[in-house]
Amino acid sequence: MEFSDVENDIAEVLYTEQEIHAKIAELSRRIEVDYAGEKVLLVGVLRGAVMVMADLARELTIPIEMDWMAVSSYGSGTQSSGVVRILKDLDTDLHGRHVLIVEDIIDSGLTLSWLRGNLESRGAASVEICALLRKPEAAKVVVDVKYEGFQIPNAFVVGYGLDFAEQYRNLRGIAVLAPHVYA
Ligand SMILES: O=P(O)(O)OC[C@H]1O[C@H](OP(=O)(O)OP(=O)(O)O)[C@H](O)[C@@H]1O
Ligand code: HPA
Ligand SMILES: [Mg+2]
Repeated sequence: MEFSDVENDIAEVLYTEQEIHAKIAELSRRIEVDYAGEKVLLVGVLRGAVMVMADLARELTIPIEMDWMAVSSYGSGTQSSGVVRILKDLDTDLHGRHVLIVEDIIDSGLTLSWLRGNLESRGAASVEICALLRKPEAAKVVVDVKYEGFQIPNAFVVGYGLDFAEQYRNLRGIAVLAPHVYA
């Protein structure tokens, strides 16, 4: 795919790389205060959260561990199927651990509400959520997010880890996908 094709596929840039990094720095300062004296386990949700995880982990100045889960509820479409599947489980025992789930986006909320319940049932000392984006108008279930980056309109977005049919994850900013791409 040529770069010019990517530009045509984008309706509007919502956040630039600089704006994203400033927000991640802001969230990191809060996380450092809240987890002072603890070793937090960051649980990244593959694949969308890869960029947020990489930047958040490097921005934090407290000791952290990282682990990853792969779950999927979207397949190749733009609507959540509502059925969450574990594609890859954690390697870490969660007993007594302070877990911070790191996500790119909360859309319907179905993925995270399921995931939080799943991780809590493994005996974690605490489970909190850090999500860069949230679409309040798209919520099908309420998810309590302690560290939230930006609230965005109910439009399909790509970039900074977010894909449409596995494309656009490597865009540095976050953009609204032009409807002609998926219509
Ligand atoms: O709030 P929800 O409606 O559940 O949607 C949010 C989830 O959907 C996307 O992941 P997806 O399942 O598409 O997999 P991916 O991370 O590999 O892109 C996104 O990365 C979140 O994990
Ligand atoms: O708006 C979105 N873009 C990409 N992936 C997503 N997964 C849930 N919502 C979205
Ligand atoms: Mg995801």
